[in-house]
Amino acid sequence: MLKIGDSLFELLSEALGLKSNYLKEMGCAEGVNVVYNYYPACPQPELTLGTTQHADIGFISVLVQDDVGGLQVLHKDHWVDVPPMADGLVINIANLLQVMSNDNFTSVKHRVLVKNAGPRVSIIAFFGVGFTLGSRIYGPIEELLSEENPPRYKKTTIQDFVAQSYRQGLNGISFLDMLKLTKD
Ligand SMILES: O=C(O)CCC(=O)C(=O)O
Ligand SMILES: [Fe+2]
Repeated sequence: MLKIGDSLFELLSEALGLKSNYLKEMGCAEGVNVVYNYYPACPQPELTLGTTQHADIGFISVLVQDDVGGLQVLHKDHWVDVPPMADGLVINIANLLQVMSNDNFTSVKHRVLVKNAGPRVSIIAFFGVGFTLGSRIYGPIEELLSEENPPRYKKTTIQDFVAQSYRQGLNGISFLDMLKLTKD
């Protein structure tokens, strides 16, 4: 998983016009929190959700889902199915990378429906949540800023970012919005 992270952060650095090891040098690929989700089959799936809508907190999330399905992403105000793909990985941009990219990348809102079929299992590697970078300060990357592109967010530590984001819960005003310096 850490090797996949290395490659992804190289590609993401290049996509931002930065040298390929830029995000790795900022510690983005240094650690992962791996979470297993178990969704039992639901007799009345229309009455509930497996996971309510949210964007992930850290840099990126790498997700594997089994063939039951149910993951959806919000695209142009519509929920779009992310169909299970054998051996396929889903890569989600998370909120802190949106901050660092100064909105060049946008974190993806997603949710999980439950089904009659199941159980469903997913495995997610969260890069940037709950490891040793806690006190390091992150904000919009200096190289991406100019007079025409001023910083759109305040700086924060990962510790604060994660703690405040969890405090917010899955709904309500996100900590991302609280860090915003500019109004859209
Ligand atoms: O189970 C899934 O496919 C996604 C769960 C999720 O979004 C999360 O744990 O952050
Ligand atoms: Fe998520």
